[in-house]
Amino acid sequence: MDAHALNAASPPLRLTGCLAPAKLNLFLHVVGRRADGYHLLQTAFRMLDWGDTLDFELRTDGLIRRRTDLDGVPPEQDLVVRAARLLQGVTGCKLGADIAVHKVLPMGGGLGGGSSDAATTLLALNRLWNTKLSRQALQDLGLALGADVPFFIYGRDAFAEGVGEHFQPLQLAPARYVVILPGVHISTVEIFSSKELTRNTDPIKIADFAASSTRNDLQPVACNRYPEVARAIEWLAQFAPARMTGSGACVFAEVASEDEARRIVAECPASWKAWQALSLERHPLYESAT
Ligand SMILES: C[C@@](CO)(OP(=O)(O)O)[C@H](O)COP(=O)(O)OP(=O)(O)OC[C@H]1O[C@@H](n2ccc(N)nc2=O)[C@H](O)[C@@H]1O
Ligand SMILES: Nc1ncnc2c1ncn2[C@@H]1O[C@H](COP(=O)(O)OP(=O)(O)O)[C@@H](O)[C@H]1O
Repeated sequence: MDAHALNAASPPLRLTGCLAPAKLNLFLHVVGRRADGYHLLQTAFRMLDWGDTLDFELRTDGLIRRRTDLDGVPPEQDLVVRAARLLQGVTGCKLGADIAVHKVLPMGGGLGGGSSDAATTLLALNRLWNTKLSRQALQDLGLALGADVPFFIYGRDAFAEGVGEHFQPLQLAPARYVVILPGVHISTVEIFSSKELTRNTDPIKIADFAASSTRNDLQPVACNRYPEVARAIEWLAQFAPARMTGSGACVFAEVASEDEARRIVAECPASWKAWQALSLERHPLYESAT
């Protein structure tokens, strides 16, 4: 082993089993629209202990290679590959990586899976390549990949504004959730570009969050276009207050115990999928940026 490898402070050669956690939007208000068409939001992001896992292995030839296939997403379009190239580009880093993505989160589910994969890639490679970008610099980079990416780099529950890139920390009690995927996938663009979407909800203050009556402004649009989402909300609402996350299609409810979660998951109609997950206080790669 050379001196470099013996130095405990030097970056590792590989990082395996890195979690790309799911997120829930506990509420989502559309409060306006920017000149470029992007929507101004207020949302509470909650991170879950459930998600995809990624493995990273250092390459010295500068190549970025995706080692796993992802249905319908060629490597050049994969947010993971794009994130790695972006980090290489801005830092001038000459190192590369082999990346394996073990997909668990449904695509187009409103759980932020692709964005979370990208955020985990930026955090993991920042460590593996020793590029030392700050958390804020990584968040800014991530925003170019998708509106949800900065949140995962921020790495803890947040009250978010702007297009979802301005954060204030949210102190939330630990909670358990049931998440249901009705048998549909929803395109974020379709929901945001719909005529019937309301875009003028009055802004709320973070201090009023707990006491305010909140909603997901994207939910009526999704329910109208995809009645299965409405059916899933209605079904889940028998057990606990239920709501859609992000632009759908997943819906969720907070439940009181693991037993209750198990019972709901077991009773879920066969044409849908159901999972349970706990809230996650910090992103496992939080320390990869400062
Ligand atoms: C709605 C949210 C809520 O957290 O989550 P998802 O349901 O997608 O998980 C996000 O704002 C989505 O984030 P993300 O999925 O990364 O979206 P992006 O790739 O950045 O944007 C896809 C498209 O949605 C529209 N878009 C997205 C975000 C935003 N604030 N306003 C928009 O109008 C734009 O047309 C954009 O081209
Ligand atoms: N690594 C990736 N994982 C998932 N989706 C990806 C990935 N790379 C690119 N995408 C694209 O991003 C889209 C949105 O996926 P995702 O972020 O999982 O859903 P959502 O934005 O609804 O939470 C997918 O339909 C897919 O075309």
